[in-house]
Amino acid sequence: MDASRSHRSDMAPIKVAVAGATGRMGQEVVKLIQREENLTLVGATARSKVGQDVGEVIRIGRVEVPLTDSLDDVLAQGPDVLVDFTTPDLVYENTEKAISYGVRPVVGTTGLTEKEIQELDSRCQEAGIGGIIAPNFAIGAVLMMVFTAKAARYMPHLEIIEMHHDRKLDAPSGTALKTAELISQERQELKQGHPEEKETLEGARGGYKDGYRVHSVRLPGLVAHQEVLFSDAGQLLTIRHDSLHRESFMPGVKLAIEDVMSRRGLVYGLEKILDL
Ligand SMILES: NC(=O)C1=CN([C@@H]2O[C@H](COP(=O)(O)OP(=O)(O)OC[C@H]3O[C@@H](n4cnc5c(N)ncnc54)[C@H](O)[C@@H]3O)[C@@H](O)[C@H]2O)C=CC1
Ligand SMILES: O=C(O)C1=N[C@H](C(=O)O)C[C@H](O)C1
Repeated sequence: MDASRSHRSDMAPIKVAVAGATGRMGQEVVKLIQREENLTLVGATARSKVGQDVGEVIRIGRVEVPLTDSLDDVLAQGPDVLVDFTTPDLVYENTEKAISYGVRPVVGTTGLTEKEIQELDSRCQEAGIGGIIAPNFAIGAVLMMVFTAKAARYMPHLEIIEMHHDRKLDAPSGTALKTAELISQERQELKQGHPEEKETLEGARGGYKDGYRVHSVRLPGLVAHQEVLFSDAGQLLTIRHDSLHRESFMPGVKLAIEDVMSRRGLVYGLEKILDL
């Protein structure tokens, strides 16, 4: 990463709001902001649940977070950055709204289409602010994707297997789609398997994108895992990453929050702000 882009410790803390603060990821982000001196939490949204009232203060770690489902109320408090870990059906609207308030989006929520990402980039450019959308903030996962794309140049036969907890709403994962996009930049579409192969059980060969297969596994107890299997005559290569805890995403989230402060326009993928 370009060191001149990083947020210096002698500057005022970056004011951060969190959308989805009560979720599995949102809670980790609140704890991150609490422990980092250069970050301060100025607001949080979450969906109220049965037995929980909007306006109620909830406790995440040592932090008391006022619960609101109004993103406008939070954005009106003037955060520098909005970190979004909500749901695929909310994320576009949230991000668009943040930009309209001049608040830099740091988006971890998956499910945005290429067209939506381009639109959000244009909006950030027009507003003169930075933003980042990263389907995976774990540095190890980013390395796994980048190494996969490099390996695909030399071993183009591959299949992607992503494995997640069974509360996940989208399949395939944003990470698998991003991996696929990086692979497409390095190799031509390649039909794999027998040209006349037929699925006798629908879905048995997984999803198909640009010449590779993506298989999604959902099991309780898993967090976030991906394996890319490569083969060539007489040899196999496996590139695998495992997030064992959601803390694994936090160094990347912190880096992104600092990075968007001095960027103009939106980047898609944490690899864009790492010096790889
Ligand atoms: N980029 C990355 O590194 C990672 C991305 N993710 C993605 O982040 C997203 C969130 O994942 P989790 O934290 O596991 O989900 P979760 O279900 O635990 O949390 C979702 C949060 O959104 C809030 N929410 C839901 N509907 C709402 C509404 N209508 N209004 C206001 N708030 C609402 C919930 O109250 C909750 O706080 C998913 O898209 C997931 O794929 C997850 C892990 C890492
Ligand atoms: O839902 C999750 O948990 C995760 N979602 C992201 C994705 O879809 O790739 C990132 C990570 O895999 C965890």
